[in-house]
Amino acid sequence: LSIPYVFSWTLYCKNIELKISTTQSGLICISVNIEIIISTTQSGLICLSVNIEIIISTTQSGLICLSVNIEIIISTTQSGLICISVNIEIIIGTTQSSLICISVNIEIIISTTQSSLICISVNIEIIISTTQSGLICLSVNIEIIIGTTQSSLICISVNIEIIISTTQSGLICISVNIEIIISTTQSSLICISVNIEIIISTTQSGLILFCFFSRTDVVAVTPWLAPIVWDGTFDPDLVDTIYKSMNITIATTVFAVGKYVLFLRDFLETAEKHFLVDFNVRYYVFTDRPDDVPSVNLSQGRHLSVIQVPGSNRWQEISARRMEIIQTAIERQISREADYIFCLDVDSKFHARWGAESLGRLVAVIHPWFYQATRDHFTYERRPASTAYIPMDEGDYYYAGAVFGGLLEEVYTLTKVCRNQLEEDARNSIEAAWQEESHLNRYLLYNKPSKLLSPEYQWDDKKTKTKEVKVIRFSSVVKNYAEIRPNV
Ligand SMILES: CC(=O)N[C@H]1[C@@H](OP(=O)(O)OP(=O)(O)OC[C@H]2O[C@@H](n3ccc(=O)[nH]c3=O)[C@H](O)[C@@H]2O)O[C@H](CO)[C@H](O)[C@@H]1O
Ligand SMILES: [Mn+2]
Repeated sequence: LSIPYVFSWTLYCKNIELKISTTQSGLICISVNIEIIISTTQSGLICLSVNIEIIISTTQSGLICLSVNIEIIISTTQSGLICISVNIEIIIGTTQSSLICISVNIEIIISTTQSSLICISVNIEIIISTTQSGLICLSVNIEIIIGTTQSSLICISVNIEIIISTTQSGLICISVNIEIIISTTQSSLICISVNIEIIISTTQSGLILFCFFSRTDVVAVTPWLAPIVWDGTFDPDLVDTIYKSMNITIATTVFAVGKYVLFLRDFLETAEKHFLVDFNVRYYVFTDRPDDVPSVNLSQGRHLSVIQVPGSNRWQEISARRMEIIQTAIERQISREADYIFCLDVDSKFHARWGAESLGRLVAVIHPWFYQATRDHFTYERRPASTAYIPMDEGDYYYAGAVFGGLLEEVYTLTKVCRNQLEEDARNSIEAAWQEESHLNRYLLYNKPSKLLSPEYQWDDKKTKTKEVKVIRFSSVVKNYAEIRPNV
């Protein structure tokens, strides 16, 4: 059968689309697409989306591709989040040079997030494919997650992953990953975590590597070769031993202005359990309410100084002025008392080890809400009038303002530059989108950090734990902004 001319017929009726077309090289494509979307946005969001898509097509060189995709999404977001998502996807296809690809993907997600989080996720994925240059890839992935988080956290996660693949240049990679996590955290902690991972791989130079407990699911180095600290990429005991032999002291600044003094007890008590345990740590608490600083038992080698600072009726100013105050405190006091420094948000708690792996010349943390986002979604300051300005086509990561640190002299320069830029902006009556966090991001773009901490080191209790975050070390607590801040 030869089709003498290009033919295209489309029935388009509101949300139903039926398309039959032939293209110049005799390709046939039948596409049925039914889509129903009901949505109201802002404040009371409702979103109902039904999407059925069937595509049958032959492409150049006789390829056949059958794709069935059924997707049902029901969701209301913000405050009372409900999200039901059923996704069935079947793809059978042969592609160029006789590639075979069978992919079955069944995904069921039921979740309500924030306050009382419930999350049921069943994910079965079977992929069999041969790709160009004869690669074979077999991947079986079964994932079951049942979890409620915050206050009474329960999390059951079963993850079985089998990957067999050969890659270009004849590499073989066998990866078996079985992961069982049962955990309730906070107050009555129970945590059972079984992680068996076997990786056998041969690399280009013919080496065979047997790796146990290694990471293949995250990138652990920046393009400028700074490590990104993820659990499983370092030996905690070894790294602590190395730094302990240096007999260093780590300064830790924390601001508790106005009602934020309420966060101090949890912050300090959990820090004593998890933060640089067995190291010399000096806390510097900056507050306008020195009488409200709680007395917390400190371990040996640990000290706390209270430094009085003025209050303010704008949280933006309290947050931003930290740069100036830290700079001054380093000059006056801290430079004589410590080698390294961390500057942390007080509205947070430690949940697990934060050790010497975090130390480096200049250290920043990847913001938990942006580590999966692309650069165009980063909330950098975008107005050229601000000294925190970052053009759309620049930027490496979006760093959180809640954690930065490093050698004292490095952080001194950072705070000084950011302070000067904040003051220059103030003189020009412009305030960067995220105050000192915007200036920090601008500074770190042109002064690359020597070490990045993964979002394990700055999680957010409002955010459901993701698969690659094996351990939450430090996390922002959920707070009622209207109650706790001097202005909204
Ligand atoms: C996770 C993260 O990266 N958070 C950043 C974000 O929102 P956040 O919502 O985390 O800001 P926030 O309310 O925690 O304020 C930052 C910090 O300033 C101090 N504080 C603030 C208000 C107050 O009344 N009293 C007081 O002491 C306190 O130490 C607090 O932790 O944006 C802020 C700047 O806009 C900072 O960059 C925060 O680090
Ligand atoms: Mn905070």
